[in-house]
Amino acid sequence: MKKIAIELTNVSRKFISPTGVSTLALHDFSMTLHEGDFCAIVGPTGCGKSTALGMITGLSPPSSGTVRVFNQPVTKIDPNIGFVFQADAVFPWKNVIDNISIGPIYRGTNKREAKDKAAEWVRRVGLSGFEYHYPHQLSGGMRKRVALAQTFINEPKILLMDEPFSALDVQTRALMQDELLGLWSENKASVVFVTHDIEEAIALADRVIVLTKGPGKIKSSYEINLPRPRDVSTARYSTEFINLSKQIWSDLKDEVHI
Ligand SMILES: Nc1ncnc2c1ncn2[C@@H]1O[C@H](COP(=O)(O)OP(=O)(O)OP(=O)(O)O)[C@@H](O)[C@H]1O
Repeated sequence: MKKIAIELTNVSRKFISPTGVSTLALHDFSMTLHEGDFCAIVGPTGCGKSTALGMITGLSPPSSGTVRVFNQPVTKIDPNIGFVFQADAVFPWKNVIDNISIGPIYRGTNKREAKDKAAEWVRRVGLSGFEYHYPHQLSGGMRKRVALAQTFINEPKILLMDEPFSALDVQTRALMQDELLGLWSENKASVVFVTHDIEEAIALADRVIVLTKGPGKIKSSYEINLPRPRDVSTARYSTEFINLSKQIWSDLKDEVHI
C-alpha cells in the first residue's frame, strides 16, 4: 500500500485585499495524492489552481481545512518539495553549472561535490557542451532543462509544477514533457502539475482533476490508465486519449461558458 504524500481536506482559501475586498479562491477542496503518483489539475483561469499549490508549499496557509504532507501538517516550507513554474527561475548571472549546483550548495554539500553532481545533471538533461553558458545564451527549452536539473538534483519527494511548459513552442513542449516523464520515472516524486492544456494533463498524469470556475472546487476527476512508459507525441492518438480529451473539454466548456 502506497503512503499518502499530499492530503488536502475540505480546504478553503480566502484572500483579503488591502482595501478589504474578500476573494474566495478555493472552496471546500479535497484531494489525496499517493507517493509516486502524478496528478494534473486543470480548470478555468482564476479558479484557484496556483492557490492550491501555494498551500502545499506552506507559503500560503488555508483559511479553513487541513493540508498534510507525508502525514504532517504543513507549517513551513519543506525542503523535500521542489517547484517548477512558468517563469524561468534560473539566475541570469550564473552559468549552467553554477545554476544547477546552487541547490546542493545551499543544502550544505561542499562546492566540489555539488559541481560534480551538477555536471552529471547537465549530461542527463542533454546540455553537455553548454556548462559555461549563461541563461541569455540558451533557448527557452534549454533554460527549462536547466530548471528541471536544478529541481531534480535536490531529489525532491514532491514536485509542484505550475504551467511549467506553457511559454514553449509546441515541439519543444512535447520534448520537455517526455524529458519530465523520463526524469520522474527514475525519481518517482509525487507530482502535482497545473496546466491549461488538457492534452498535456492526460499525456503526463495518472489522474486529472478538473476544477470549477472560481471559487474552485472539484468538478470531476479521471484516472488515466494509458500504459507507461509513455511517449507523449504518440499517446495522444489512442482512442482512450481522444475520448478522455473530449470528456474533459466538455466538463471545462461548461465552466468557461459566458
Ligand atoms: N495574493 C492574493 N491576493 C488576493 N487575491 C488573490 C491572491 N492570489 C490569488 N488571488 C485570487 O484568487 C483567485 C485564484 O487565483 P489563482 O492564481 O489561484 O488562480 P489560477 O487558477 O491559478 O489562475 P490562472 O489559471 O489564471 O493562473 C483569483 O481570483 C485571484 O485573483
